[in-house]
Amino acid sequence: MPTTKVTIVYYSQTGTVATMAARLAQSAEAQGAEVRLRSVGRDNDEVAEGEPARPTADDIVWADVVLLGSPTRYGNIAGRLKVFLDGLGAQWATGQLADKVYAGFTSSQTLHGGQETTLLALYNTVIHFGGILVTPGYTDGSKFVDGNPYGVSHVTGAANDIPVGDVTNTALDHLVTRTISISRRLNA
Ligand SMILES: Cc1cc2nc3c(=O)[nH]c(=O)nc-3n(C[C@H](O)[C@H](O)[C@H](O)COP(=O)(O)O)c2cc1C
Repeated sequence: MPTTKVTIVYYSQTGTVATMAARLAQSAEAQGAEVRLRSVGRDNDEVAEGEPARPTADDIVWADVVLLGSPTRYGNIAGRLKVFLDGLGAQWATGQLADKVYAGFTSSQTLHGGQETTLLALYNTVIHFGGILVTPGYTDGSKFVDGNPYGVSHVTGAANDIPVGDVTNTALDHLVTRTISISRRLNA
């Protein structure tokens, strides 16, 4: 069976979504996938030391599985991730973004501050791509613990300082397992 190719693209300002993205990458590699981890950057175009490279259109075209992450921004995705997605018009128009597995992950300060709406907003774009949206649903007992069937999410709290812990990591690992498994079945 060919190696599953996983691209993870995220925006993160204070590091939470970056931590989640790194866990996804580690988990996917542990499952034998080839991984491209990409950051759209914070507020400037300089890649900081230790930060993953900026994404290109080829990173999405190349992938079997695309995992997209953004903190909640007023219940929506961050502008810089949207700008990257908006730059994929040529690949969209030629069908190169279709027929891949997509899923999303997010972080917010408050529990009801827009995690579901952020993921649904993200998925509007996936639908236009003709992507195959693979949400976690409640397909594993752990989903009744983290409680988000739309994707994976983490709450950082009023001081924005609650670290990503076991519950979120388990949910991230499950998302990787599920998306890779579905992709392998699609490509069998
Ligand atoms: C402009 C802006 C808008 C935000 N909007 C929301 C929001 O609607 N709901 C919420 O709970 N948190 C909101 N937050 C907080 C972030 O989503 C939260 O701190 C997130 O965990 C940060 O992720 P990061 O560490 O990856 O940057 C907002 C933060 C900023 C700067």
